[in-house]
Amino acid sequence: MLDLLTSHSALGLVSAAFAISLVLRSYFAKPKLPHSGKLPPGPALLPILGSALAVDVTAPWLTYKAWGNQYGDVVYTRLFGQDNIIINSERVARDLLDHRSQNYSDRPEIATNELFGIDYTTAFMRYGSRWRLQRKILQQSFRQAAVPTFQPMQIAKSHDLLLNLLEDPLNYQEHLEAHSGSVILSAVYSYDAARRHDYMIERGTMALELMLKELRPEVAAVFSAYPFLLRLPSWLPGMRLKRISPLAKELAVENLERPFAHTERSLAMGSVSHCMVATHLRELDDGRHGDSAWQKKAIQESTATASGAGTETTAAVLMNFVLVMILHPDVQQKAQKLVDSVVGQKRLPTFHDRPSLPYIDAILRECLRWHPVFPLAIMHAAVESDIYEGYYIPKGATVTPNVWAMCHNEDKYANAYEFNPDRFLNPDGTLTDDTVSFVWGFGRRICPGRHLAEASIWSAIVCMLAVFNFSRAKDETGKEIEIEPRWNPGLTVRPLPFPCSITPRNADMDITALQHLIRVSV
Ligand code: HEM
Repeated sequence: MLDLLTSHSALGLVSAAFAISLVLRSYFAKPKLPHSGKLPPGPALLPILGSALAVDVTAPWLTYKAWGNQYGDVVYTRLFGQDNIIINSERVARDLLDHRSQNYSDRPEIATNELFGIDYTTAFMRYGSRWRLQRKILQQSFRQAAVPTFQPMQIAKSHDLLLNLLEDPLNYQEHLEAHSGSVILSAVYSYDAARRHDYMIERGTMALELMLKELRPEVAAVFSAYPFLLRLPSWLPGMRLKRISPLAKELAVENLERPFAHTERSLAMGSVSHCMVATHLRELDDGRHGDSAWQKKAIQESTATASGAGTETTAAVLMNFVLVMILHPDVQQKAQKLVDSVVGQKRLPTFHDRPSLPYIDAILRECLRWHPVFPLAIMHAAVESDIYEGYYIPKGATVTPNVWAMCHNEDKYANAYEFNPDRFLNPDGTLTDDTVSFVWGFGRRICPGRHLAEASIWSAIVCMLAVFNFSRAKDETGKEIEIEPRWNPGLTVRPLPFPCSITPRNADMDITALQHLIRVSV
């Protein structure tokens, strides 16, 4: 970005002022160490940039893991003048983010969130009363005891997924997204999305794609460290973010207001099923809450966050699932055999079958671990300075749990880069106690949607295994097309689309037969 700015001679003055201010900011922002304190070890720091040049921006978790091997579980870096603590082990993450959560539940200020109109989002909000209220609303709706209410809906949406895959297998990615989007829109807003090409899902997906593509962590880091850059005119090279921000804002407002208005209308007409918004709006009507405008705003903001947070993430895990079923036909066949032995072929699986199918849960856990959707979770931040194992952690430092490193810890997961669901099974075939809980984050910020997400993924994969075979696509000569798996970089990570063949296991299965199977299964 800097070189783009400085390459234009007319901008010489701006560039010079910019460079001087960077140096001054970088110098004065250095943490002041207490007398006996020392920072955790870390890579050598350049002026201004800190360690930025050493980081692989397409997969920073790999750089951080390599630093972990060299410097230890706690690494100190400075990126554009911001103190950053990287945690490379589950032990340290639990010590700091779980056991000292009162100090590590903040988020860093991200200047670009306001620009994109997403500063209302619970996930990026600073630790304080506004976040606390939103978090309470989310917890109440999606705590473990509350999510079984959503199971019939989740099964119905998995059946829709089967119909979509049978009708149009080539667009499997779109159908997985539609599945994730429709579950969350139903759970949050009681909105029954069209099976395909739903307007609300498409607008939500567009907003998320724009955010994930444009607000990449390294871009957000530069603008957050130097927020005055956001005051530069949008026509300047390097200011693309400003040029697209009106569209991003429009989508953010739409996602906040449109589905919420749908539930309000349905409530008024008395035609609403169980959902997060309806539950909380009804409580509001009881008059039990003091400032109802503040409460209503919190409901609207937390529900819009849930709807955004729940779509891309579960779809990404399902993409991982389809990919590994193709790469590991042995796992697929074993799972199908087990499903057949428990469920038979005259109906589809339901949640009642779950306790009898531990291998499906083992596959689910391995999909979450093998390629975690949030390889760096979401950054936490330190409210106050702290001392940990003799190291000084400055107030305001961002704290990044390297979930990728925890998932690929060879001491815990032998041959960690291999996909192997058996690692989650005891010798007697029951599930181990390891639920890979760190993929959901830590402490007071742990993902509040985890129970809902797990159930959505479980029902989708067990239904897909019951009906379909996943295999390599063939070219026009009938030769199998090799897959070179690649994942998109960013805050969340998912496999890029790959050629794939999805065919019914039963050659007689057509839409009529599948619709019949669905009818007899509910
Ligand atoms: C496979 C699916 C999902 C994964 C892997 C996932 C993972 C995560 C992670 C790692 C975090 C950050 C935790 C931290 O800061 O320590 C998070 C936050 C969050 N997730 Fe999820 N999530 C998923 C699905 C969902 C769903 C379905 C919902 C909605 C019901 C949801 C709602 C949220 C919210 C609201 C936050 C912000 C919490 C806060 O900052 O207090 N997530 N999630």
